[in-house]
Amino acid sequence: MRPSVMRSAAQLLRRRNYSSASGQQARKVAILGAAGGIGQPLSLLMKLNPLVSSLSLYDIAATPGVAADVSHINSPALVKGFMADDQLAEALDGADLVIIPAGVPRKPGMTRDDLFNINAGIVKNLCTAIAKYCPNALVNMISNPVNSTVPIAAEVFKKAGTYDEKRLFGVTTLDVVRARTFYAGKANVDVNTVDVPVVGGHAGITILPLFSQVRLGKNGVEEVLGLGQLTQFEKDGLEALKGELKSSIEKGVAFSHCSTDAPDMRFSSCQYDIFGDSLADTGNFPFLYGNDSREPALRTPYGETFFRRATGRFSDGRLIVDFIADTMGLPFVRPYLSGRTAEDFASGANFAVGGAMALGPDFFRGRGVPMGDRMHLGVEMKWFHDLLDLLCPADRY
Ligand SMILES: NC(=O)C1=CN([C@@H]2O[C@H](COP(=O)(O)OP(=O)(O)OC[C@H]3O[C@@H](n4cnc5c(N)ncnc54)[C@H](O)[C@@H]3O)[C@@H](O)[C@H]2O)C=CC1
Ligand SMILES: O=C([O-])CC(=O)C(=O)O
Repeated sequence: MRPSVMRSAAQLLRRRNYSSASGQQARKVAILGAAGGIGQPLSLLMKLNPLVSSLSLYDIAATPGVAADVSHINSPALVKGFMADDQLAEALDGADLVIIPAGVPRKPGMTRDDLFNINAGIVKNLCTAIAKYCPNALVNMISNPVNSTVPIAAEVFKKAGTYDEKRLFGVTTLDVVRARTFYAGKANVDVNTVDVPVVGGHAGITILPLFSQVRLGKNGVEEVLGLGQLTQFEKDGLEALKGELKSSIEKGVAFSHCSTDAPDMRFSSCQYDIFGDSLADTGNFPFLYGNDSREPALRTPYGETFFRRATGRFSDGRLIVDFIADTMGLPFVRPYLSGRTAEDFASGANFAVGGAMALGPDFFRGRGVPMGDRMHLGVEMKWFHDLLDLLCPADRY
């Protein structure tokens, strides 16, 4: 996977006749999702690429460490790490190439399409920022399902007036790499002498390697189809994939229109607030109780299946409130105790705290039940009123 993604990006830069000699044309590459399983090795390979003079590494978590490590490689590209929404503009500013491996990967048993609900919103937001801050950039989409995320990107760019079909790419090189390797293994020939065209998309039956075309030694889809040399098996495969590919494309197009044109349906510009206990706390707990290593929620395996670090959530991944946000196309709102300014709470706030009770300790003490000081809904409501004062002081009374 990694070399193929890298190769496709390098080819893109070369196709634009960029010079590879150091000290010549300055080229900025931004990687969105740079701290992930794909993002990290991709960042490393980009740092080694002599075509790149400036490398922006953006992620919602862990970018400073990744950027520091990558910057130590002794190659000319200048590396900078960016984290969180408010740094996205700077990360993208003036980028010539944006590569997007941001989002979630599938787990065993999942299809790429199962990632749609989460990754569609992520991709849409990132592409909206691309249209704004680097409208002329080449965009290389890795996030799955590629069959739908590329159409989402296309629609976002069309709406922004920046769409250019020659600048938007879904990364499917991996399918060609695999087809070449499998064919060479089966035919017992040197893999470097084999070229297998792959048509369709990048999921399930939409990936169609045309083994009958191997001897052509070309990857041009139009040329291959135009030659009419497909086997019956391949023709059947081609017919079978069309429906699925069409519906994946339509799903992406529909999502992008729904979430950008009808905010009342997708809630894309509303604020929401969360109250509760450990079932809903997305990170207030560490602010109240410090990074006490005895607290399970503050160390892995808590958080490892999604955020790759403990966030204070009492879960190995996301909580129900995170899933609801995803389904409604909303961002994750920040824990109240992690923010200070009105901008921090542009999407709302989460007041929930692990271990919080509905009733305060006084209620129990008044009834003879011994009770130490505990977090409770009353405190969360006080925080909520403090936030109202911050957001709209004049409107409150
Ligand atoms: N097209 C292809 O050939 C391939 C596509 N993929 C896809 O690439 C994506 C990433 O895979 P992995 O790196 O293995 O996952 P990962 O979970 O290791 O990394 C994803 C990264 O994206 C970050 N992220 C999440 N939301 C973000 C946002 N709004 N802005 C910026 N960064 C954000 C996460 O913090 C994480 O660091 C998946 O959707 C996967 O299916 C993976 C391999 C091949
Ligand atoms: O399989 C996945 O989920 C990631 C991917 O797209 C691939 O490896 O082709």
